[in-house]
Amino acid sequence: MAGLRRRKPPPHGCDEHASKAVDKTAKLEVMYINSFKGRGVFATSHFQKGDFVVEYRGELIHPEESQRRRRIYHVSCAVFMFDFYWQERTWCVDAAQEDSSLGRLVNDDHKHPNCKMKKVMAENKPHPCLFALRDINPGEEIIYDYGGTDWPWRKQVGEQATDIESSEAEIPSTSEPAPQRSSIFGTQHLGETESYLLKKKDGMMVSLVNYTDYDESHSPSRIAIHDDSSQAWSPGTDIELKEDKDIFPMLRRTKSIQMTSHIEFDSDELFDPSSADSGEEYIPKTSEDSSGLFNKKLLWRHMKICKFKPDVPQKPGKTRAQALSAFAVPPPPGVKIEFWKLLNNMVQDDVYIAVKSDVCIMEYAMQQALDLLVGTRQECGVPKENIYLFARPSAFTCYRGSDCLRYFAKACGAKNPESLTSTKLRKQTGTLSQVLNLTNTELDLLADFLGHDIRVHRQFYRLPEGTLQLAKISKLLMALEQGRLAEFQGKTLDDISIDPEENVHMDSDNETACESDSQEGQVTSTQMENKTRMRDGSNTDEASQQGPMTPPPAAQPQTQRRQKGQLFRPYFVTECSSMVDVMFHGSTLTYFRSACL
Ligand SMILES: C[S@@+](CC[C@H](N)C(=O)[O-])C[C@H]1O[C@@H](n2cnc3c(N)ncnc32)[C@H](O)[C@@H]1O
Repeated sequence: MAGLRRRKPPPHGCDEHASKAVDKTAKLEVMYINSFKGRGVFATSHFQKGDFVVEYRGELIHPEESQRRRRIYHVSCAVFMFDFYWQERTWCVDAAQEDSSLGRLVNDDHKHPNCKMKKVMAENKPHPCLFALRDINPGEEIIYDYGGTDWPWRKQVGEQATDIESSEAEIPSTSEPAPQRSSIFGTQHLGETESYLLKKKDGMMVSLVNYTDYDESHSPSRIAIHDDSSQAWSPGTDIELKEDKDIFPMLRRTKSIQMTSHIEFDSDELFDPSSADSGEEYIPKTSEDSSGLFNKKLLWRHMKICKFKPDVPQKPGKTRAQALSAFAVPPPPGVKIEFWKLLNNMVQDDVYIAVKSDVCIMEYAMQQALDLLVGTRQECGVPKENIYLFARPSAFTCYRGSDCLRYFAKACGAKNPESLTSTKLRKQTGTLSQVLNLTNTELDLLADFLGHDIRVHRQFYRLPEGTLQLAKISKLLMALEQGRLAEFQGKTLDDISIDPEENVHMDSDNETACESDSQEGQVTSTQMENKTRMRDGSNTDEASQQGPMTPPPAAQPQTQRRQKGQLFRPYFVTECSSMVDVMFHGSTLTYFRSACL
């Protein structure tokens, strides 16, 4: 009969899937594509043109509720809201909630979609479902046209995805060209024709979109929604998004997505998007809220009036009050109350912070010593112009730590006072610190304390890394030789510690491997000589004759032997390690090199 339209029966299987709220998991799978697109849905089996593919499942909500949610949703959630016309009203399927449904994860492609959204009625409710526009092969991504013209990724894909995709492992995707980006959300209509007609409603602007990472020229600032009169239907309550441990971090990296894990619906202080430009309507609960909801321009405008902005000038007297309260507690042990009070009145600068956090440097005895130092300056001939506390007499300079060390090295009657220098002290401390397996932070602190940068510390004052490894291997070999290898079972080299105080129990059989301290000295110098000669090239022939496997001279026959059971201590000393280092890193390498040339 003319004029009568017959409703087509729903395609096979789709009403069943819709009413049971299940997906064709046997024919579809979700895969992560890249940080730009996030996840996508892929066919694992063949779909014929016209086949039902997947339902866009979620919570069906009426327009008012949809509008309310859009106001409070972050854009990352808002993109999961699917608006459509039905019975002359605009409805929305809100799929913001992370569940296992597949429809919500189907991506947009307005140029070469392989699916189309259609409405299927099941149990008297409309269900947006995707149908194949053509045959779809296994491995192809399911894509459909979201509608609208202004989706951000459609433009961004040209600018950014190329980089991302070239740098990331791709999973199979469609051969379709990338869409262009724009920023307005189109509303899709499910009419009686079963097709979604795409329609943009002018002037129905809405919530702010924060594409924080976009530059402003690309930032979409609004999302179009409808303000049709409402018809109550399953209004939403709080939605708790399930954290998908694997996927969410990836999505957070996606420029267009910033996931929020909890969405509140009950806030009375909602931002009215229709008058967004003033920046005054939305009052965030905290300053952090502010930064999450505005694009750059609006955020800047808003921050001018935001009462939570962090740089609110401090009220006069606040600092003073803080200072007083900081010292309201009794002084630490050994600190006089007078001094503690004095600290209260100090200007709160860096000196104050240093003194306060290290009050022990100002103990009473020390204070007395400083008084003495200052009180006797004139008597000692320190010019008035000398600004230093540890001032030198008749000079404008101060005493340096190294000078003091040198002076006292001589004064104390040390055998080799010239060896007691600040540089060597640093080196020794640095070396021992390495042997002690200090953490990096502790090493930093130590370097700081020794007055140099950690890089300088590592480069000049610490034992070369190889030496420590060598010491560990030596320890291991010694244990092997002594039948104690079981002690190291399951350990890595890192697990083996080298203790400078370690006593190594030597059997007489093993003594040949060790020498007395004096012997070590001889060997070291011999080695050094060899090394120098070889560097000079004066003894290259000899070196090459020895061959690569020739043991270094350190293994020459021993003249002095330790008594059985005598303790060899210290097992690991700087000299010994330098010697080992010279042997293995210097001579052996030279042997190898000269043998190869
Ligand atoms: C409904 S979700 C689709 C599932 C999404 N890919 C995910 O992993 O959650 C829509 C979001 O997917 C991304 N998206 C969809 N189509 C895209 C496309 N063609 N290019 C880049 N991103 C796209 C956008 O970030 C968009 O906000």
